[in-house]
Amino acid sequence: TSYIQLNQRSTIRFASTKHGKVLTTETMHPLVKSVEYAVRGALPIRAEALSQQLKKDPSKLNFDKVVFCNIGNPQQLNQKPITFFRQVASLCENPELLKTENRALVSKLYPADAIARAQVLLKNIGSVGAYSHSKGITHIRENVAKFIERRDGYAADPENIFLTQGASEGVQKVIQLLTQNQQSGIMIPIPQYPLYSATLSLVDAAPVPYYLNESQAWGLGREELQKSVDEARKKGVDVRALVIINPGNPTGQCLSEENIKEIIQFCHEERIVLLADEVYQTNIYQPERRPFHSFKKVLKSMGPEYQEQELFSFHSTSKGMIGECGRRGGYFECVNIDPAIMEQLYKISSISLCPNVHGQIMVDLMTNPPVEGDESYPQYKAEVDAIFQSLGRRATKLAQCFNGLEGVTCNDAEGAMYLFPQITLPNKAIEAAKKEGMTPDSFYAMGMLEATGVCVIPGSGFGQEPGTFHFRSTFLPEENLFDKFCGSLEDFHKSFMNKYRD
Ligand SMILES: Cc1ncc(COP(=O)(O)O)c(CN[C@@H]2CONC2=O)c1O
Repeated sequence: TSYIQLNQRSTIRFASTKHGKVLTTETMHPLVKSVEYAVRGALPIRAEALSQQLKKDPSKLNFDKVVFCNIGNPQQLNQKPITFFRQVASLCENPELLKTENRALVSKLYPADAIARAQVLLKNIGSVGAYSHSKGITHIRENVAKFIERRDGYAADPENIFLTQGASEGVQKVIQLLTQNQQSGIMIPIPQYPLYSATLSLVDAAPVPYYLNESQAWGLGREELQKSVDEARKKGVDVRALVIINPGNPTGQCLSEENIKEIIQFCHEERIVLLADEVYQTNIYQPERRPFHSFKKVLKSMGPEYQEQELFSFHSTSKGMIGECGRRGGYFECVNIDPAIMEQLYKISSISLCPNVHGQIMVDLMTNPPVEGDESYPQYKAEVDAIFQSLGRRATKLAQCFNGLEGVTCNDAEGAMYLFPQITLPNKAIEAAKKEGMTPDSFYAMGMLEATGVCVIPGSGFGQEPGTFHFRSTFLPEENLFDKFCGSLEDFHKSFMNKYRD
């Protein structure tokens, strides 16, 4: 709850009765009570229950495993970690292995460049068990700055970089700072990744929706942004920031350099802070959408009048080809941010002392992996390329599967890890959903889970054009199981549509 304004004078009074719990859903913080986060909502909760049931009594279920397609969690679906990263991490975890007396034995198991990397890291970290600097270990922030400079071709200052517990923590800190009162408005895409709507509700700020255009491959035009900000400001909302997720989640679209320029111009003219969520920057499968254009790079390439534009850029170790979600590694870079705000960011970062050191080590490895000529480079490159190509094949295959279903249309995933198909449901299904007190897409998704064990998230959890229904699925199930996975979805869809045919 540290992200909720605890200084808010609460009108809540703990129940004065002598019996029963003091803390109840009636006496708890109302903003916590009302917040929703669909990626781990009703569907995954039911999926977990089915997963437990499978262990105890599989006979009663129509499937032999639950496939968690609700969350971009590659290693949960058996994606292998990058060998070099785990070699370095394990050496940092157990410095005894680096002692000279163990060198002969350890060198049989670990390549010299992994040993050398662990030594450098530990020289700059001390122990992975110690608190670090609240912004993150300076050496690692320096390496992140070098990564950004190599990627963009423009200088980056390690002092403008905060390492975080995944990108989530960075997003929450920045949105908390941006929110002054209930009129503070933050523009978010619809459909959006619900970290944003959930964080806004926890800080009692105003979400200002702008719609991505499904018929234009989830494109975003300036006119939509202008319409959104004008409508909000007319209602008295103090619109102060714009969230862009690029590549998109749940929609997978990748912005062109031209489009990014247009968005920066919009923010500059409307005096809006830019939050660029770029956690999927290496997950770009469509060649015409590569290379990745960061908002930092495009901003720096624009004229002097734009060089005061305020920008926060977010990155994470949870995505890409590494999928080290559980380590909670991430960072954000602050561009043109008021130095007094930088101090405030440092202050709230110090409240939680520091991001976990293993997550910081993973950020160092993600942003500075083995390079050509390093002993581990051939294996590193082979592992990353294999994962990248497999993700691309699975994205295409699942989109083809969805587009082959009656009443379903699905844009290709240009990037990221998800597909967001639109489903046209028969009225009988919509009626049946209403009887169950469920949204139609939740009713469909729950039917899919109960029939196939596949857990997806209804589109209502991300927001969608009124009157349309979607669901979001990852394309992460293992490639060797993919045909069976797609087949089970096709079978379920056919039976569902036949059952509820008007
Ligand atoms: C766009 C976006 N931003 C930030 C995050 C937060 O990531 P970390 O905190 O792990 O760095 C996610 C995670 N993706 C969620 C988690 O898995 N599926 C999702 O939609 C994300 O998709």
